[in-house]
Amino acid sequence: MKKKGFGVIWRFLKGSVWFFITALLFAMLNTAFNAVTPQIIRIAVDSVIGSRPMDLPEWLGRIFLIPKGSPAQSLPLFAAAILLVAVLSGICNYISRMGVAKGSEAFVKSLRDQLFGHIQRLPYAWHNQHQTGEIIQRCTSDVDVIRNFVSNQLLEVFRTTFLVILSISIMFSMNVKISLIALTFIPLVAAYSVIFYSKIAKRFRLADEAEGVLSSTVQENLTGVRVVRAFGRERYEIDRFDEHNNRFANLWIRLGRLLSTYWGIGDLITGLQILTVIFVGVLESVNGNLTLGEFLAFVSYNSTLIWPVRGLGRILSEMSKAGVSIDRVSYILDAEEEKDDPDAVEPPMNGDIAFHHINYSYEGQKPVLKDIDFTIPSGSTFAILGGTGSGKSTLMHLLDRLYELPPECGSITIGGVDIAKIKASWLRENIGMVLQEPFLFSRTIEENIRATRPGASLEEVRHAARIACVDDAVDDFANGYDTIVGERGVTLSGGQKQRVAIARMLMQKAPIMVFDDSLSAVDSETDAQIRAALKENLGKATVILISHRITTLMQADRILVLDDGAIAEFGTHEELIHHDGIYKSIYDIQMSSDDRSLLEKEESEWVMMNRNTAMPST
Ligand SMILES: Nc1ncnc2c1ncn2[C@@H]1O[C@H](COP(=O)(O)OP(=O)(O)OP(=O)(O)O)[C@@H](O)[C@H]1O
Repeated sequence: MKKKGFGVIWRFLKGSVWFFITALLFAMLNTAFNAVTPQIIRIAVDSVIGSRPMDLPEWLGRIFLIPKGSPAQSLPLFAAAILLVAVLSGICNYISRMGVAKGSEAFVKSLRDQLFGHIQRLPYAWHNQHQTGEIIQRCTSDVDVIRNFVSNQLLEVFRTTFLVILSISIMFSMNVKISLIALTFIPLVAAYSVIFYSKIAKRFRLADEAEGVLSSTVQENLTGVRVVRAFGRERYEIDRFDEHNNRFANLWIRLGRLLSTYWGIGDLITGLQILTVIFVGVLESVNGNLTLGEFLAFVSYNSTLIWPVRGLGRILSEMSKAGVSIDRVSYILDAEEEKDDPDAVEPPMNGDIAFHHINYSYEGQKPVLKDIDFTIPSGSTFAILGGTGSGKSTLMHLLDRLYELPPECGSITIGGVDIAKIKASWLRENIGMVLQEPFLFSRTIEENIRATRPGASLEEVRHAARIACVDDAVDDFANGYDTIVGERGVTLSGGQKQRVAIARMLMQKAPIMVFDDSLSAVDSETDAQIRAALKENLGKATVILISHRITTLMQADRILVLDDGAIAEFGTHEELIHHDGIYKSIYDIQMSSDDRSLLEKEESEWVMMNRNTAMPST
C-alpha cells in the first residue's frame, strides 16, 4: 500500500485512535492470557501425572491457594485457575472488540461525513466530468472495504505479530530443537498463503467487476422501464441479465474451487507440520528431554502459531484491496474544492450585467462562445434566442460561476464588480435560475417550493405557485401540497415540474432571475399566462429569458440572437422582425395563426400592465 494510503487512514483515525489503542492493549492481554493456559496444563500434568515438584513461583502459588506438596489435591485449583484465565481472557476479548467496533464506526463515520461534505463543495465542472454511479460506488463499496480493513485487519496485523513472537519465544524457552523443526515449516506455509492470495486477488477483482456489470444492468433496466415496455424488449432484457448473471455465478464457482484447493493443500501442509512436531516431541519425551506437560504445552503453542501464519496471505490480500479502495476514495478527497478569492465581496446585485468579450471553450473542445460582448441593463427583461448548442446555457453557467471563466477569456461584471471577485454563495443566492429539465427532490411539493427559503409560510409557497400557474394543478392532487413527487410519489408532467421549479425560484426573491428554456414543456397558452403573472410580480428584478419560442421572448426589452456561439443579431422585437435575419425567419416559421391571435391578445394586455408592480411579500 502506498504511503499516501496509510496517510488517509491516519487522517480519519485521529479522532478514534484511543479506541484502537485500548483495543490493541486488550487484544495483547487476551493473547497473553491464552498463552498462560498451556503453562497451567503443563504444570498440572507434570505435577499430578508426572509427580514432579511444581515449578510455580511461590507468589503465584499463594495467589491461587495451591497447597505445597500435594499435587492431586490441587487439581480443582488448577481447573479454577484455567477458568479464571478463560474469564479474564474473555473480558479482554470483549473490551478489545468493543474498542474496535467503536473506533471503526467513528472512523468510517468521519470518513463518510468528510467525503460527503467535500463532494458538496467540489465544483460543478468536476461533477460533470465524473459518472454519478462511479462516485456513489467509491462512497459506498470502497468505504466499506476500508472499514473492513480498519475493523478486522488493522488490529489483526499487530495482534498476529505479537502472538507469533510470544509463541515462538515460549517454544524456544521450552525446547530449541523442536522449535527449530516447527519453524522450518513456517516460511513454507507463509509463502504458500501469500502466493495463493496474490494470484487469487485478480479473480476477486473480476468477480467484483462482474457484480458491478450485473447491478448496472438492473439499474439501467429499471431507469429505462418505459422504453423496455414500449418496445417489448422484456425477453431481450431477461436474456441479457441471464448472461451477466451466469458469468457472475461461474466466476464465484471457480473462486470456490480455487479456495477449496487452497484450504485442502493448506491443511495437508499444516497436518505435516503438526505430525513432525508430535513425532519429534514424542521422541524427545521418550529420551527424557521433554516432560509430558511440556510436550502438551508445546503442541498447543504450535497450533496457535500456525493458524495466523496461514491467514497471512488473506491479510495481505485484504490490505492490497483496501489500498486500491483508499486510492479511489483519495482521488475524490484530493480534488480541489470550489474556493472564493480571499478578497471576495458581497456587493449589491441590482446593477447592470455586462459580458465583456467572452471567448470560452470546455476542456479540450472547440470554442463554444466567440467574442460575446453585451450588457443587460438593470431591471430590464432580456431575451436570448439561439439554435440548439449555440451556447445559451453556457453563458448562464458562466454567469452563475458553475464554470469558472479563465481571466484571459474575458470577464462578466454585475454593477461593475467582476463576478470572479464576488463570493460564489452570494452570487448564487442573488441569481435565481430555472433550468430546462428541472430537478425536484423526492419530497412534498411544499418542501420542494420552499427549498430556496426554508422559513417561508405555506401562504408564501402558495403565492409563488399561483404566479407559476401551478397552484390549481397542485390543488387537484389528493394530498395537495403534501403530495410527494418523484420515485416514491406522484409523477409530475414535464410542464408541472417546470412550473414547480419556477415557483421554487420565485421564493428566492433574487434580484436576477434566469429562465433557461424553462417554459419549453408548457403549451403556448399556459406559457403566456405564466409570463403575464410574472410580469405583474417580478418588480425590479433583472430577468433573462432563454427560449426557442418567439412568443416567450418577443416582449423582452432587448433580444440577443446567438448563432454558433457568436452574436448574430441584437435589438427589440420590432427591430428584429424588420430585418432579414435569423430572428425574422424563425418568427415567420413559428407564427401560426393561433400564435398570431395569442400575440395580438398579449400585446393589448401588455399596454394595460404596470410593469413596475413589485412582488407582494406575502
Ligand atoms: N459540460 C460540457 N462539457 C463539454 N461540452 C459541453 C458541456 N456543456 C455543453 N457543451 C457543449 O457546448 C455547446 C453549447 O452548449 P449549450 O448547452 O450552452 O447550448 P444551448 O444553446 O444551451 O443548447 P440547447 O438549446 O440545446 O440547450 C454544445 O456544443 C455542447 O455540446
